[in-house]
Amino acid sequence: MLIIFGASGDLTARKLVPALFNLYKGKHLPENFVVLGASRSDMSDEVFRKKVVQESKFLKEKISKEESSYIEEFADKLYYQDLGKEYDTDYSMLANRIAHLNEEKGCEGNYIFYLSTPPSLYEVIAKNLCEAGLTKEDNGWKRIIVEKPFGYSLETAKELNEGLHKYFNEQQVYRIDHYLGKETVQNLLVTRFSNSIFEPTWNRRYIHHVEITNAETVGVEKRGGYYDKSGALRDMFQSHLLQILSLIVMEPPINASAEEIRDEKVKALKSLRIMTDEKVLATHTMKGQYVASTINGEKVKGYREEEGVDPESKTETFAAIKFFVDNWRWKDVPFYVRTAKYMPTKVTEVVIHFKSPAHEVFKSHDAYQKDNKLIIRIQPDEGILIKFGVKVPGLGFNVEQANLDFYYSDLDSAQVMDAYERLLLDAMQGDATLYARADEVEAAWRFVDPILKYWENEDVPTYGYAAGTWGPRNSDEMFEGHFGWRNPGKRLTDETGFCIL
Ligand SMILES: NC(=O)C1=CN([C@@H]2O[C@H](COP(=O)(O)OP(=O)(O)OC[C@H]3O[C@@H](n4cnc5c(N)ncnc54)[C@H](OP(=O)(O)O)[C@@H]3O)[C@@H](O)[C@H]2O)C=CC1
Ligand SMILES: O=C1O[C@H](COP(=O)(O)O)[C@@H](O)[C@H](O)[C@H]1O
Repeated sequence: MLIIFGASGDLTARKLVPALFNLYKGKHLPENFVVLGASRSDMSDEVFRKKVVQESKFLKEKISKEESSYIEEFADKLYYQDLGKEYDTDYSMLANRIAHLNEEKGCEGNYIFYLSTPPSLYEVIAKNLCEAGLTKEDNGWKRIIVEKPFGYSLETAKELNEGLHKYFNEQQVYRIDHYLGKETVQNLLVTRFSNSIFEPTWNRRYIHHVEITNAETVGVEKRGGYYDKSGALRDMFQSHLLQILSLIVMEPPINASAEEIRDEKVKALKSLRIMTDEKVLATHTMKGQYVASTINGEKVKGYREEEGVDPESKTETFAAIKFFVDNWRWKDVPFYVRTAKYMPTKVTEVVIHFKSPAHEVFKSHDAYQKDNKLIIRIQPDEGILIKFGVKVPGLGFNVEQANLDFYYSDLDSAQVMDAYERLLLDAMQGDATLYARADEVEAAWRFVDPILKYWENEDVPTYGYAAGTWGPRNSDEMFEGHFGWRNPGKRLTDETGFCIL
């Protein structure tokens, strides 16, 4: 049984219910599977079913008759229990409802508690579940999934871990990071560790620098209140981007088990050089905020005009960090990571920039373009692109870049599972590989904390950038040499299928 706390909220309707529906449609759920929503709102099972089905994407798209009957069947598996006025209440009513549903449906006592509430409630809910006897594993396994943000700083993340560990052991805690559920993020591990052509060059001898970009084409939308207290560094960098980074940086695990993979990720995160020197922080970090502009003829509000945002806010909607990894493999290789709202294109990608050949025999027209790049495109157009030099046809030996590209969409059987689908299924199967462990989250905060502290300083500039552009104009300045951020265009495909990026 999956018990969702905060079931009246946005995430349940927009992400969790559609993911469960797809798992149901794909026959991944057991026959007697039950979802029990729980929150303070007063709703009957029927009202809850209608609400989530309406708010989820099922009814917004054209649906076939067959699909419509699936939806009805699926909706019958959804139930709702209101908790009364507060989450800090006696959960015996909830326990009775669970027992009743178990009996009625012939379920075993395997429960996942999904906490989709504000994080301030996580410990309270865990405590009440324990007091109601719902965490005992005598009649089946019990797992708890917690949403991000996991903490607000290293200190609060530690407190949260300690709080949860009073009622659940670490093997029962699943900290969700939906980027780990993305197919191409998982493919990072496979690309690195199942191909012998990449590993020999995956180090300081051949790699010049690594760049990670996460760009969104939207602003903070309806989440201004939350975002203004968080900012891009907490919202995206500490979690999703450092998770991606750990997969790039980590050493090969001895096997593919959750613990071995996560041990290596923790080691990778612990090897990030923590920035404490103000001079380093000033040149290696940059924060920006979008200002009003016009995109495709439409006026777009600046961040400070967004609902829920302080009109004098200095919260960053653009964050760019340069840093180093202190270990044998990566010594002196700069890593550049940026994330931002309201950029020209939605794209998340990792770019491995290889060094120039030791001795240049052939000339290239464009110095910046000439070096090999491996681009791991996480979204959209998931795939792997290799840029390599070829001879310009004709006289002489001039070099230009060509693409060797693989796109998931080109696979006949390409069925990319949504991140929440994959992660929910993994939690049901007890596979925590794609969930963040307590020490991973703490190691990520340990790196981010000094940057956040430095950014609280009034003297640190927040650079404005027009919504719809690639961020503050001076953001290339943190790069060494003639490099700068790679600002990819859309995938342009001509009739022959040739791609120009
Ligand atoms: N929405 C999204 O896209 C994403 C959300 N998340 C995380 O998922 C979790 C849920 O997000 P989302 O569904 O958007 O959040 P909502 O604000 O929609 O809240 C979820 C539910 O929690 C209960 N709740 C809200 N505020 C309070 C409060 N102050 N005290 C007690 N209960 C409250 C409400 O239920 P009721 O009043 O009925 O009890 C509400 O329906 C959060 O931790 C969020 O950070 C993470 C990534 C993306
Ligand atoms: O966790 C979050 O992620 C989304 C971006 O997710 P994506 O899967 O669409 O790339 C981001 O918009 C949001 O601010 C953040 O909280």
